[in-house]
Amino acid sequence: MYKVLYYSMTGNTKKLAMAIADEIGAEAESIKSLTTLPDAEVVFLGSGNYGNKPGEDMSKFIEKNDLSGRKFALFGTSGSGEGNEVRAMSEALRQKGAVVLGSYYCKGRAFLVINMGHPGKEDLEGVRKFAREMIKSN
Ligand SMILES: Cc1cc2nc3c(=O)[nH]c(=O)nc-3n(C[C@H](O)[C@H](O)[C@H](O)COP(=O)(O)O)c2cc1C
Repeated sequence: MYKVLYYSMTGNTKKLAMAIADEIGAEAESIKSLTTLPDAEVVFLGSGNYGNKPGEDMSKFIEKNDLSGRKFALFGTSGSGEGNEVRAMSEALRQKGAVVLGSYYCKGRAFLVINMGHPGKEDLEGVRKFAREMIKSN
C-alpha cells in the first residue's frame, strides 16, 4: 500500500527511510536498485543534499518515470538542514504531474564533524510523526 524509496550516499537519509518504514509497516528500498516506480498509494521519497541538489540518481529516477497523478511524501537531510533537496524534488515531481502531499527535512551529519548526532532522536521522532500525518491526511 505504501512504499519508501531513498537515495543516501552516507546513510543519514537511509535512517529516516528506515524510521518511516518501521512506523507505517512498509518496505524501504534504495532507488539504486530500482528502474521503475513500484505501485503504491503513497510513495515516501527521500534524498540527501549534494551540491545543493538531490542525488543525481534521484533526479534521474524522477525524470525517467511516468509520475502523472502519483502521490508522494518527501523527506531529506542536508548539512544546512534547510530542505533545498526536498524543494528541488517537489518541483521536479510537480512538473511531471505528480502530487506532493508534504515534506520533512532535517540536518544530517556531514564531513565527519558537522551536525554530529544528526539525524538524532528528535529528528527520527519528527519523521515518524510526519509519516503518520501523511497517511492520515491521504
Ligand atoms: C558530496 C557532498 C556534497 C554535499 N553538499 C551539500 C550542500 O551543498 N549543502 C548542504 O546543506 N549539505 C551538503 N552535504 C551534506 C549532506 O547533505 C548531508 O550530510 C546529508 O545528510 C547526506 O545525506 P546521506 O547521508 O543520506 O547521503 C554534502 C555532502 C556530500 C557528501
